[in-house]
Amino acid sequence: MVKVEKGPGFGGPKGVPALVPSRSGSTQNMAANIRVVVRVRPLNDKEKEQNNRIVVDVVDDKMLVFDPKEQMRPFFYQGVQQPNKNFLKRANKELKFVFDNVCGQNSTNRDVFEIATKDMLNSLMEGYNCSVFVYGATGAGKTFTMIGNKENPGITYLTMEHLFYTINSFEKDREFDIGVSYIEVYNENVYDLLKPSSTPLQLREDSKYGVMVAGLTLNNIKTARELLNMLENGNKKRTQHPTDANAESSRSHAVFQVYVTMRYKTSSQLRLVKLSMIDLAGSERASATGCVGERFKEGANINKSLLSLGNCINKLADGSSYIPYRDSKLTRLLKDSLGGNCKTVMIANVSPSSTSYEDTYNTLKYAARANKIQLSIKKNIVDGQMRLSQYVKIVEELKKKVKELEAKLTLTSVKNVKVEPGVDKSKVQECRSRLSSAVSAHSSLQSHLLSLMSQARVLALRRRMQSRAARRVEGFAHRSSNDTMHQICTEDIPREERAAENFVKQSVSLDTKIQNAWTKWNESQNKINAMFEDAVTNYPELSDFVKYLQTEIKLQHSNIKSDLRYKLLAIEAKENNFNTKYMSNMPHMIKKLYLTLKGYDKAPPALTAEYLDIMKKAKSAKGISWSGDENTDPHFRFVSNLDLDKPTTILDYMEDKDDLNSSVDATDCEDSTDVENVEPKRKGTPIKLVNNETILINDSFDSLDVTKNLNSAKKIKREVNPVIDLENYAPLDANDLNSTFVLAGKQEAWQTTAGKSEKEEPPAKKGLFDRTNTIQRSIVFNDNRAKTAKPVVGKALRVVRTGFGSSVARDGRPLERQINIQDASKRGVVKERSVGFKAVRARDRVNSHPYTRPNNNGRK
Ligand SMILES: Nc1ncnc2c1ncn2[C@@H]1O[C@H](COP(=O)(O)OP(=O)(O)OP(=O)(O)O)[C@@H](O)[C@H]1O
Repeated sequence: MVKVEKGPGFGGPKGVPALVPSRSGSTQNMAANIRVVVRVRPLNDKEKEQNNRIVVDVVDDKMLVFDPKEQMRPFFYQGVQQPNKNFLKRANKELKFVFDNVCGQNSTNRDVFEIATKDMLNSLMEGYNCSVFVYGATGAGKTFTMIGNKENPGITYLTMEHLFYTINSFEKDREFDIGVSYIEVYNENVYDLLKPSSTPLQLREDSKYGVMVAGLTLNNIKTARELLNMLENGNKKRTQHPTDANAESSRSHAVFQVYVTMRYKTSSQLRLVKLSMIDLAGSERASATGCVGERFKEGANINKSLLSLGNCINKLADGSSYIPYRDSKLTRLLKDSLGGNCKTVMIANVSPSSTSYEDTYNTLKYAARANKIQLSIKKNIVDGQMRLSQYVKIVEELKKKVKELEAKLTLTSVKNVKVEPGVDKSKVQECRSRLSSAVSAHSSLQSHLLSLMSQARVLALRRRMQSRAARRVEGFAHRSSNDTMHQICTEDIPREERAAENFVKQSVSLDTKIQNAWTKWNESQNKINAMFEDAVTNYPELSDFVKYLQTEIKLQHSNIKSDLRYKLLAIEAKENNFNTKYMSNMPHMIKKLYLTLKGYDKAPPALTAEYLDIMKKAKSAKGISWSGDENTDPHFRFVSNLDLDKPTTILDYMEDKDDLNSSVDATDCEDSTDVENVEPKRKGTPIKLVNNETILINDSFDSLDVTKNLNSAKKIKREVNPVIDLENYAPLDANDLNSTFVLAGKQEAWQTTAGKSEKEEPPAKKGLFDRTNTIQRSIVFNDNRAKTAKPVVGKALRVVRTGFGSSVARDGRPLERQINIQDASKRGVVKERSVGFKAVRARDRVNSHPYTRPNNNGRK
């Protein structure tokens, strides 16, 4: 804070110690104020000639005395020294001013730069806006301080030179872009000094960047030299006229601004900072400058703007809530620097000569007021393209790091194990290091296993999304004469089948890897558990360390689990976004269709009921669950859980009734009576058996009891014998009538082997085919003989209902639609029997359906 106080003088210039300008920055407690530096210029030739009194006494680098007491020549009367009293002389003010820095008459521009602006550049690099303005009476040395001359460059040049130097040192991790502008405010108009024009520019206020000058040219510069030339050219265009007080008096306020854009190479963080350097026109008394006419008008305008500046400074210093920035162009321009988000330095220039007594006094008072202004400043850091997901990622990573550090802390606390007296310390240490290396090996096994499991789960979720997408199209499918519709209805079928098969292939291959990794992990886990037990039994002092290692293993598990959840959530979120968009249009469309039908009186009561039902469901669907109940989405809970007890259960997860068995109404609109042509489930639906074998659904199936079927499958698998023994298979019950057995395994495809002896060759099969490495075959039963019929060979088996459509004919009788009938009366021999005509009719109808898949399962 500046203190203005009266006190005893210092006995004139002679008693003042030589001034050494301070190279330190501001004092710490003033950091938030406007920093004020006072510079006292040397006497000019005219002042020297006039032998004027010096009214500014610089005490040290922080204090000056204005109008100090003069040393009187001793006065003797009758040989006795009389008290110094000059009754004619005005009493000296003897005002002590303390500022952040005071630069005496011998200080150079470089000294001022070191004191006032050098440190500022550090703040600029940290993201703060900065500004410097020079204030003072005309001829006090403002332009000299700011611009200087070729021999003695001013602080603008020196600051820019240092800015380029600073930028060079930061260029390893940041990219910089520098633009400069140079304007003047003359007679309350703003002009561009770098691109002169007679039309004044307008000031605009931007909430982000503060006060801006509309239409201003920003010039890119690369070196301080370029700047010097630019300033020189700009200054030539600046309005200057000689006055009595200054032969080259600047009659305008000049504002030089540097816009620095810093982009961090490692992150997308962006910093936009502005450095403003303002050379104010001199405050003046008309009598001192001797101005009349145009010069007088200029002076009046200068004074008007400086008066507004003074008002703003006073209000800011008093902590007033309303600051009259809009009173003049100058205060509008300086709004940021005075009261905004900016680090500001004010350099007050004064002349030491008594001819400028009033001006100097006013300037010092001004400066003292400005020093009282408290600023609140913040860094200008802009979020450059940083997305929410990036933040989430960063937070997750940080959380992970914190956990790891916590674990490390635990480790350091258990590092120095206290050993009981009598226990061999080296043995304890040996056991400890054995445990450490075993756990580290186990961790890498666990990490490998968990990463494979994660891959399988991500794959499963993606597949789930894929099949959902396919079913969205299925929902629209119908027989249509419109080519585009027909194409959309049919083109996706082989694609979806291929996707399903690819998924199974990838899952099976991943499952094999998981199984292998799990076996190794399990062995290692057992070994480690045993080691832990031994260690705790033999060396109880290691129990803390064992606990720590156990926690570390769990921590690794939970870290990988959290990574997986993050990935899965991202996939789900994408799908949800799509669904929201997709679903939002649906009600309008349904309404339009319903109302159209109703308009033509073609909406049957059943349709109205269905429409009502959909409306009710839409009304009650809240979509948000507040309970946090994990049961709300068991699928997601399953897929995001890396349960080491069930490492390979992805295909079971895909065996999801909601997803795969939901009824699909592909009722043909053009023939709505053809209700039998209900689209069955996809081929290639994977079924994972408990023994880790996989079968694909060979054909469509409906809703037979899955558990029972799998049980039969297991039973048959268990009893499968390399030497085919049909009698050993469990008999099929009545539910298996009209059903297809699907057998799958990695055996070579058998061909019909008619004419060969049954001992040499496996039994002949028809309907046998090889597809994506998995042999599938169908053996179909259609009459009571099925009860005794047995599948011949296979690694896995599942009972599924055969074929397309309903098993009930229009007349209500069961359809016989089988082609191959296995006769198990003879061991290992399969006979074929033709099927009834109804079956053929049914199949023909299905084949002509636009939604029918190609019949590639080998049946005729
Ligand atoms: N520190 C200094 N050392 C040497 N000469 C100086 C110093 N300060 C100012 N001068 C000289 O004093 C004269 C007036 O200075 P300057 O033009 O900078 O004043 P000003 O405050 O900008 O005036 P105005 O407001 O009228 O433009 C110039 O000739 C300048 O060279």
